[in-house]
Amino acid sequence: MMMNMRKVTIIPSVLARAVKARCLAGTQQQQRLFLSSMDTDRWKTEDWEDFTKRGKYSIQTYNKISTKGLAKFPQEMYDVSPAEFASGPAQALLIRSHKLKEDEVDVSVRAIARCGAGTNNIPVARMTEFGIPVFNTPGANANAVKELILCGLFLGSRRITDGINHMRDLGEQGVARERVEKDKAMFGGREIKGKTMAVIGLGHIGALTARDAAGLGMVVKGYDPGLSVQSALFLPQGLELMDSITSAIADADYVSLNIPYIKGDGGTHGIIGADVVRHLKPGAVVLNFARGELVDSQAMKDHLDNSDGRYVSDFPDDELWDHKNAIIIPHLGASTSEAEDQAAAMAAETIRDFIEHGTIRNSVNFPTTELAERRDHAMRVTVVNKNVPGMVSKIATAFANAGINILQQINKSRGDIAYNVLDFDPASVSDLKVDLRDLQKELTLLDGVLSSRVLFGIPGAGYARNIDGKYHV
Ligand SMILES: NC(=O)C1=CN([C@@H]2O[C@H](COP(=O)(O)OP(=O)(O)OC[C@H]3O[C@@H](n4cnc5c(N)ncnc54)[C@H](O)[C@@H]3O)[C@@H](O)[C@H]2O)C=CC1
Ligand SMILES: O=C(O)C(=O)COP(=O)(O)O
Repeated sequence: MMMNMRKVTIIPSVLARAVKARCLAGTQQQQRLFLSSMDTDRWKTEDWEDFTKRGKYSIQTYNKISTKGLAKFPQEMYDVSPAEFASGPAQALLIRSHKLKEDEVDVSVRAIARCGAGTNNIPVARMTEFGIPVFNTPGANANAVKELILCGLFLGSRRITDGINHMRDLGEQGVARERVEKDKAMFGGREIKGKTMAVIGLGHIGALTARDAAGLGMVVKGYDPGLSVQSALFLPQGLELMDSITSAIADADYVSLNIPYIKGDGGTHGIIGADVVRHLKPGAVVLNFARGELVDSQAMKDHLDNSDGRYVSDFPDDELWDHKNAIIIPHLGASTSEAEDQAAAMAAETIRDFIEHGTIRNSVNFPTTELAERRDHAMRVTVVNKNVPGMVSKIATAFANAGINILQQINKSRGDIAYNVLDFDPASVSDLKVDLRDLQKELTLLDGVLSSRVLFGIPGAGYARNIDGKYHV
């Protein structure tokens, strides 16, 4: 496909608006504690030899995760196993579409990575309350999804699936050859070139889709109130950015939904409801390779009943699965070996960076944070706290009171959560005979702190949580 990238029509205010904030609301309740075998007994300065030894982290997987991706975890440092076969507590969970329940998140869990884009199968707001970062793999499976969207575009334009089914019937009756030319009149279609495509959500998948739609000779419109600069630069020439879903779809022959599913107030549940659907052109084809819950099934059924429109999706729908104008396939958007490898590899690298260095990137609930490399023998501590005033000074004071000099530190916040990474030189404390367990306890039980972690020595040691004022290690 030939692309011309000269100019994009962008409404400036659209670029300025931030991506919708994640809902962090909700009250903290007692989390079920399944296993609390992590111990900090060895985190004392006199146990230096012990806590500089390397142990193993446990990574547990849900769903089938690409072995190429899992190979990113070196065997000498990580035990990786499916959750159902795991023998002990996990430090990190790797999942795809498994609907993660709160009680599957042991008190030992420090991080959760979704090998994919959508995190609506993870109770993210609760994880934020527990101080657990949730990661995803932006863009890793975008090309795979875009290719399936293009497939949906073609399937929605020509009666291909009906034709295949018809040929099977004819074949079974032994009349395929005889009827094939005569019956083709039943399956006429239309061409894509020159038609209008509305792309709702211009992130990794939407931008790729918009670009290829333009390459197919389509007129492309888009809507995304949180359009990133990165995506904006990728959009095809002449793409017209609209200021609402309804204005984007009004003239569209095809609509591609590429937005996240977010429950609750201000979320996207049923965002394609009757009020939107009534603005669709009668023959409009809706491509939903984002999430089934975005579309109100009854409203879509009305559209399909009353027009020659089509609904093509890789999400199940109890109302639409057998509708003559619906093409519903299994959730296959990201099911290519390339996407599975890339997503798992990105998730593994993200988890390793977090576990081994405290670095946060690609998190959907924590701030992007990276402290410069830890000096030899420096100890690194991370602290997760509620984003309220005075926390940085409280944390610094705890170190100062112990006579410990901080070598470097960073503090970042996002929504209701703040994250600190601090390095200090343990040599500075050995003379003082400071029991670092006491320091960690003091840090962790500071009002507003949710958890703390020591990134040094025996993996798993030095992880502590403040659960409703009680200390859990
Ligand atoms: N069918 C499948 O197998 C797959 C489905 N997906 C779905 O596709 C969604 C999008 O994936 P990516 O493009 O990788 O994510 P992304 O985060 O790169 O892009 C999402 C875009 O949607 C925009 N957006 C959010 N709410 C919106 C709204 N109400 N109206 C218009 N735009 C809105 C955001 O500003 C962002 O630019 C995922 O959240 C997931 O639900 C993703 C991968 C595989
Ligand atoms: O990445 C996403 O959001 C997806 O929907 C892909 O899901 P999967 O990893 O194939 O279960």
